[in-house]
Amino acid sequence: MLLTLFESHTHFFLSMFQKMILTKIISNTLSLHKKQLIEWLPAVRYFSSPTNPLVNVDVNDKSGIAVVTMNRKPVNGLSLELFEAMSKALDDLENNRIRGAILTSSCPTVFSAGLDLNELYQPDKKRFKAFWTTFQDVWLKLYGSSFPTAAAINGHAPAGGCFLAISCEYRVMCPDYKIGLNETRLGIIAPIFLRASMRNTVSNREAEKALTLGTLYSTEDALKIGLIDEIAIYKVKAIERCENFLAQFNNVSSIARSFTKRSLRQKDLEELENCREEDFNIFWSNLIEPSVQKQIGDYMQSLKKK
Ligand SMILES: CCCCCC/C=C\CC(=O)SCCNC(=O)CCNC(=O)[C@H](O)C(C)(C)COP(=O)(O)OP(=O)(O)OC[C@H]1O[C@@H](n2cnc3c(N)ncnc32)[C@H](O)[C@@H]1OP(=O)(O)O
Repeated sequence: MLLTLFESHTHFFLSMFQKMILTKIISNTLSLHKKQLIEWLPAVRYFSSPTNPLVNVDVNDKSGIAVVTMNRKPVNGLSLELFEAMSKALDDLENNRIRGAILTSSCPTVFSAGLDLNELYQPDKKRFKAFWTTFQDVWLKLYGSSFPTAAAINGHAPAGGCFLAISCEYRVMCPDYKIGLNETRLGIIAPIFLRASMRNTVSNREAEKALTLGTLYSTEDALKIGLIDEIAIYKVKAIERCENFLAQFNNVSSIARSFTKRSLRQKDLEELENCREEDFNIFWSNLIEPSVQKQIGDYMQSLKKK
């Protein structure tokens, strides 16, 4: 017991001491502001996240990798509450400087069915505004995270489900599922940030085809166009492959990696930052069009009749 206490305290103070020295050396060398620099220092402390029934965060103390599991049955429909839980989890991960995060689902055959259609059908403006703003927040935090990210896609990932996966840096998917951005098939226009993530994943030509046709790809076809990076036979293997991807960064300077990622994604992030209100207004006016509402209502009925 005493030995354990001694070890944990020694580790804590050593980490603090190492971090102070490191901060001093690098800030002197790069003339960076100390607070700015702390953001880029390698992670030294990990946490266990408080339990949230909608999003479970499990951090491996040894590897420093967090597995973030969406848990909203039956299909991880992205509701305001699920987005809020994800937004909070992403803040916690950022503040605790984990080494990487893997996004996955607790539903056996669905990664996420995309936006909860109940949020889109006959919406209340005030709630929809909160919903849309949190949706934007989640994208800004996930796409712009300082830590590396991967998605273990253990089931179908249509629309918003695909959006979550392509906001990550790497994707491993299980066979015999569907993934894609099928918004146009529902009569809705994919928002600016969703288009940006797609262009960042597949070629511009494939993105244009995929978005305008609203194609849902099989796992095998998704691999062919580069929408996913690997296929893994089942969820545990998919998580393992994601861990392997993230482990590659153990040999890369975390400062260099984060800055490089940020600089490559900066333009897309700023594009949304600069037009968040306008983005909301565009989607609100599209959404409340009677023809769009009818299409969404009919679509919900067709899902229920299955
Ligand atoms: C204009 C503003 C908006 C622009 C924003 C653009 C960005 C994103 C748009 C979206 O994400 S819209 C959502 C699009 N999602 C889909 O098209 C997927 C629909 N669902 C499916 O295709 C299937 O459910 C599935 C994911 C392939 C799973 O199939 P499975 O057979 O396993 O399950 P089901 O029986 O179909 O469903 C179970 C249960 O869940 C309900 N449900 C399914 N998807 C949704 C959803 N997205 N939102 C709410 N509810 C959903 C489905 O109706 C079933 O309900 P019950 O019959 O059990 O009551």
